[in-house]
Amino acid sequence: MTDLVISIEELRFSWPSGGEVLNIERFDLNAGERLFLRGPSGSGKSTLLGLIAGVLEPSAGHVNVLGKDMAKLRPASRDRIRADHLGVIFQMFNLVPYLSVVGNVTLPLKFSPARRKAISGDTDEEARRLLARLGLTDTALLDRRVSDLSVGQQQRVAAARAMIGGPEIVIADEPTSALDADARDRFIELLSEEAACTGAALLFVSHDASLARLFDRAVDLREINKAGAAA
Ligand SMILES: Nc1ncnc2c1ncn2[C@@H]1O[C@H](COP(=O)(O)OP(=O)(O)OP(=O)(O)O)[C@@H](O)[C@H]1O
Repeated sequence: MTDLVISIEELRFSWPSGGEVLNIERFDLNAGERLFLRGPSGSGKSTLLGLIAGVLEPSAGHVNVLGKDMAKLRPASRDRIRADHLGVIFQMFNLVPYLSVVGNVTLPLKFSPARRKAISGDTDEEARRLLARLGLTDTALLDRRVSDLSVGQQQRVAAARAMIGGPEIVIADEPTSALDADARDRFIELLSEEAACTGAALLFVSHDASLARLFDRAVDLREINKAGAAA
């Protein structure tokens, strides 16, 4: 058994239309670790996350998630790993505008019986509990459509959606850029605390080096990426 939830070896990736974006000899994420991955705009952070999530395929090398080489799996198995074991907070949140706050948070459970089973009680209750832990305490907001919420509130909804059902890996793609510094730090602290509670590893990606102090470990993508196209 390995303690690594993500293990990348000799990874190379080029977009069909351009030069090489990623050339990474090694990158690991340990179980339960809270890791900050820093890189300027255009350096390949979102591309790397796409490879980890199995929505992109490497040009060469291996991306192992929970010991499985994503490129060697059939698409249906990749989808299953993503649904059961990865919670993602997207840069633009990707919330479903016509669903309520609670409806958005419980959505992953519809695609993952394993995550549904991990919740012993009522799923709406669990969504409300998570939202409160992540700082969305105003219960009047919970039955509103997400499109009526502020950016900071939407971010909490996206985080609760990523964490519901306790996936082993939570990935956040620079979700804080729209917030002021205090709100951003507070959000990361809450996210970190919740990850520590569930035992999830947290991979947080941003261009903002000042956030590194909030994590167990920090990696600069430019230091591990040998691709010439890196910014
Ligand atoms: N679908 C695509 N097709 C072709 N090239 C792409 C595509 N998506 C991204 N790229 C290129 O790959 C490189 C890395 O982009 P990526 O979005 O991974 O960077 P990033 O570090 O996440 O940037 P940002 O912080 O601005 O989100 C850039 O040069 C970008 O232009």
